[in-house]
Amino acid sequence: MPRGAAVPGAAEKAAVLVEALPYIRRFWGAVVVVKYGGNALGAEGTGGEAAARASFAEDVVLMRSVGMLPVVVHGGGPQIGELMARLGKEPEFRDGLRVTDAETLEIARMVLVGKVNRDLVSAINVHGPLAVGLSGEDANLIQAAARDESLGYVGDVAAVDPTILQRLLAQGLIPVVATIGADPAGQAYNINADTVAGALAEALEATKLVYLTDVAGLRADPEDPGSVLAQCRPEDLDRLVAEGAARGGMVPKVRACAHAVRHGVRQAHILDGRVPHALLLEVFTDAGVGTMVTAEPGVGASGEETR
Ligand SMILES: Nc1ncnc2c1ncn2[C@@H]1O[C@H](COP(=O)(O)OP(=O)(O)O)[C@@H](O)[C@H]1O
Ligand SMILES: CC(=O)N[C@@H](CCC(=O)OP(=O)(O)O)C(=O)O
Repeated sequence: MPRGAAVPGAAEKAAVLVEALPYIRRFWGAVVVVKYGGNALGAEGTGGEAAARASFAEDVVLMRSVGMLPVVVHGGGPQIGELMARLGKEPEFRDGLRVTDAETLEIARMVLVGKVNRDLVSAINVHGPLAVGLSGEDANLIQAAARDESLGYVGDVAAVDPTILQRLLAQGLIPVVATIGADPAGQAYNINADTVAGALAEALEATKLVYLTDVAGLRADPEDPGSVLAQCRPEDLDRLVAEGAARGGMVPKVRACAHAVRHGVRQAHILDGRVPHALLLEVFTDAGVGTMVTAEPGVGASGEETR
């Protein structure tokens, strides 16, 4: 379009930018941990993995460009499952966690660190030299401990040393974290990505923790798509887990949101990452999208209106 020509929908476009202004001001310098789930990454309807990654990368780069400090934590459960199937291995889950023998650990590490992490880093770096990929093993970021003997090499987060992330953020970079951790002896562990995102958000004293998954938000009734909760408190999340209304892969997200909000993270969110630019819609619009968890609905930890 030539300069000076009328811009179609100019008033609406200007209104979107004006609506974003208070959020840009409020979140200047704020750490935002974004967990990108493997289901959102490769889901049907996103136009394929590459298109989903490109849209996600634009959102993260825009957030960084307006002064936020995004930290990306990614999953890759379905992608690990695909390689296991190609290698003739049958995945087994207990309480949403993948039973991980030595061979499965090797597969998970290859897929998460060697494939999913690299693909996300490349998608972000189309926009400039911004993203740095690392795993929890780098610079002792995530110290792991075996969760339960019966699960094999499934780890719990024993401790987080956020120094490497703080250094990268201070340099204006976007860390992209794969969720393999190591114990003090150097043994690697496969850790649920939802749990890691929560632990990193707490260690970094993040302002926001955002889960991008494959449902519109947390449902009061898991079978009813119309029951998505717009806002809730940590106590509501405890109840939903106890009643069995949050199940399977939703449980570690819900637990991590409740724990993070109780430990200093101002807002946690569960959104549909298959919706293009869901992240921007949450961060920069008054209505937001998906489910928001705060200590007190409607009010952030410092007393300001949250939306
Ligand atoms: N109460 C609930 N509200 C919404 N989704 C739920 C709920 N309970 C269980 N789920 C399931 O959790 C899934 C998301 O978790 P998961 O498959 O682990 O995704 P991700 O790859 O993003 O971590 C949803 O697709 C849905 O089937
Ligand atoms: C122990 C355990 O279950 N680890 C997960 C790690 C990846 C992950 O969490 O990926 P999503 O976020 O895509 O589910 C797994 O092996 O699938």
